[in-house]
Amino acid sequence: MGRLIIVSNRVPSPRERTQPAGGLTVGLKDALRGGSSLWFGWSGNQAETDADPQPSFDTVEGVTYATIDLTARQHEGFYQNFSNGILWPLFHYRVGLMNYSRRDWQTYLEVNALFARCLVPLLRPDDVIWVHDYHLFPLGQALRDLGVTTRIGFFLHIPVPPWSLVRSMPGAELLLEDMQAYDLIGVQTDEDADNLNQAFRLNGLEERARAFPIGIDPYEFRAQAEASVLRDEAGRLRTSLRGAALILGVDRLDYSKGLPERFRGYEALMARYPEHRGKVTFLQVAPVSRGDVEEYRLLRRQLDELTGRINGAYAEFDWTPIRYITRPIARDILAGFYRMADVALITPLRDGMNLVAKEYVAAQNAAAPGVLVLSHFAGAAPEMDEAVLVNPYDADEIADALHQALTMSLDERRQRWTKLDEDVRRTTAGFWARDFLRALDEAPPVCPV
Ligand SMILES: O=P(O)(O)OC[C@H]1O[C@H](O[C@H]2O[C@H](CO)[C@@H](O)[C@H](O)[C@H]2O)[C@H](O)[C@@H](O)[C@@H]1O
Ligand SMILES: O=c1ccn([C@@H]2O[C@H](COP(=O)(O)OP(=O)(O)O)[C@@H](O)[C@H]2O)c(=O)[nH]1
Repeated sequence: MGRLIIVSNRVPSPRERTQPAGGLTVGLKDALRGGSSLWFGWSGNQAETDADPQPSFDTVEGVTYATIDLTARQHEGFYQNFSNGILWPLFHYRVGLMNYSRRDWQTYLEVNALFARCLVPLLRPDDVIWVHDYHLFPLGQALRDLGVTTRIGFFLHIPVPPWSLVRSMPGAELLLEDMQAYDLIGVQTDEDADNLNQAFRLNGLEERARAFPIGIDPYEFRAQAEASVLRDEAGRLRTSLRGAALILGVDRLDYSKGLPERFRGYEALMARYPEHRGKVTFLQVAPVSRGDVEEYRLLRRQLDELTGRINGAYAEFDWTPIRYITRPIARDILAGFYRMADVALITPLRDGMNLVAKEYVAAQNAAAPGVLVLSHFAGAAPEMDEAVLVNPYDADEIADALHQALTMSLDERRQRWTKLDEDVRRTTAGFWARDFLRALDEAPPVCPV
């Protein structure tokens, strides 16, 4: 049995406790536990010259992490501009935010070719390669161009809109053609698979997409949550609440997460259900993400302003309606906060999956679980219909859902949570990885031996 080679732009630093927040590394790390594998990607560091970088290696618990540096120019064109300024908004249905430039497209292709050149010398003939996410659409083809004939799978962590929208990006059909180098393409939901297969069909290409919804390691997360509620941080949060119910939001500070709309929903709760004033606290953890991209800086300013406005309007001298934190909190501490929260408020406008929704369920106390309020447009929603599902664009609907959650009987909370928890425990990260890799093994190979 060959090794599993994971390739993604973002690679977690294997030894640090507080990672840059993000579900891709969390899901994959949970999935990789116990196997022997190589994880290849960007180091997060800057290279000084354009010469091909030498990978750095670190092996922890059977996983070897091999990372390369990128120059400031490569990082800007490939990651900031093309991946996060063009592909990210487009695939989150926000074509108006797409900021296309041919130069960035060239840098994107250049860095994909660089990844391929640096990876090939590390490969063995029986390895299975699994490429992740939109930063690396053309990598499979770049590897094939260098003679790689082994199986290569691809998983897209973000949503896929209909072709009529994707095609607004110049060169979209070239990306689709490159994706034919993959033996199998995984996406998060059936809707994503339908949209991608439709795009292939309309371009005369083979349909290769199937849904494999990503999960977490719920057993480990529950154990962390149980341990974490006994820690100092959870104690401090509990004391500071002084008996108020806790509504919790946890998201990277990203316009796809629907944060301004969520804040307005909470504002509508304050306005329309005054009985909750002084009796609830909304804690939003929103670590700054992709801060070099203009759209993200604008969002941060907007949220600063909204928080100020809502707190200004409703705060009392001894109570603050919203607590808003833009620093990351370590995941094992967050686990305890999830367990303490009466309501998780997760309202993305579009999201590939949203692992926070699954983590919240896994962290609950079975005797008195909290309520998950979840957007219809999270990839997690089709699997989680026992959540209170909302349209994130409607502030009044969010307010009604929050009121429903805050006043829900213990019986109903238990009923809803039991079903949600069964699903989270069934569709784990390990299950997701095994399921995808089995399907990859069975898929008709692009390069038959
Ligand atoms: O690497 P960054 O630019 O800092 O961004 C963090 C990650 O964000 C995205 O995560 C996605 O994957 C999650 C797991 O499948 C999914 O739950 C979530 O809905 C997605 O948005 C991005 O796709 C990753 O590549 C980034 O590393
Ligand atoms: O301060 C934070 C905020 C988030 N997260 C973690 O980052 C991941 C976010 O994943 P999700 O799929 O919800 O969204 P993404 O950021 O990948 O779009 C989850 O595991 C969170 O627990 C974290 O560890 N610290």
